[in-house]
Amino acid sequence: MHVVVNAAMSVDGKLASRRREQLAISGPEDFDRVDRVRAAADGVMVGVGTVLADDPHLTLDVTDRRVQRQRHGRPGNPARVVADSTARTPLDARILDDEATTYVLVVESAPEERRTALADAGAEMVVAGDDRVDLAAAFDQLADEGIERLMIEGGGELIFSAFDAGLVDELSVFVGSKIIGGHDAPTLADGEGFVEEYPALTLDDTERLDDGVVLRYTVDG
Ligand SMILES: NC(=O)c1ccc[n+]([C@@H]2O[C@H](COP(=O)([O-])OP(=O)(O)OC[C@H]3O[C@@H](n4cnc5c(N)ncnc54)[C@H](O)[C@@H]3O)[C@@H](O)[C@H]2O)c1
Ligand SMILES: Nc1nc(=O)c(N)c(NC[C@H](O)[C@H](O)[C@H](O)COP(=O)(O)O)[nH]1
Repeated sequence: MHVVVNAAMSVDGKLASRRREQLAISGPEDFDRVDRVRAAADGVMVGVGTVLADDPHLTLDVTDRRVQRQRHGRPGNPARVVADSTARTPLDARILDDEATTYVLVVESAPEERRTALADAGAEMVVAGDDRVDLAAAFDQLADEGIERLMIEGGGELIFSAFDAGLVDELSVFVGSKIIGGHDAPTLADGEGFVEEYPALTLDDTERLDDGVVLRYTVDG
């Protein structure tokens, strides 16, 4: 499985304000680019923190001929994937609508009634891990379902975890020209943080878009 992390951050590395409300950092050009990254993916993934904060659709305008071309004939939307250890995804979440297949990744100990309710709401349940979703094991199961190229949109906890598990192949990040600040605001990589060994990146490309710049990296090793 090829994993691409894509996000938008302020100059000081924040994904949103400390209020964790949905905050448009990307401009129209970058949102178009994000749709192209999504269109090229078989799955688009977020953590449940993002579902709770943003209630994202994680879908594309599949009637758009450009999107259809970028889907290379693959029908409909990419699958949606949520890392959600204890099945906290709200049953009225937009990612549970019928626009695309949605995989909810939970742990063994997730409450059975919540798992059942999500399955009844149309989610495909994937069980991997004990206290936290075992991303490597979950990704193997997703690969068995035909997901060969996975886009991770965030948030900071999930992005750190994917790097920590050595699962990220590419990173593209839009840096918007604003300062958000706040030690409680989510950043591009949250979680425990690296203290001795740090994932090394190779800068492949930079591109001016909207009021900022897109940085594209290959993850080394
Ligand atoms: N600017 C952007 O590009 C962008 C993109 C996505 C989200 N966001 C913002 O990020 C914030 C949400 O980020 P966040 O870090 O709070 O939450 P998140 O979306 O990273 O979800 C984290 C949660 O996912 C669950 N999870 C299950 N298995 C996990 C694993 N192996 N590793 C990590 N998490 C796992 C846990 O419950 C964890 O609390 C929101 O404010 C949202 O608006 C911004
Ligand atoms: N690329 C990007 N730029 C931003 O400025 C921003 N705030 C997000 N945030 C990502 C998060 O997942 C959003 O909630 C979805 O991008 C919502 O978009 P959809 O409803 O899926 O169309 N992503």
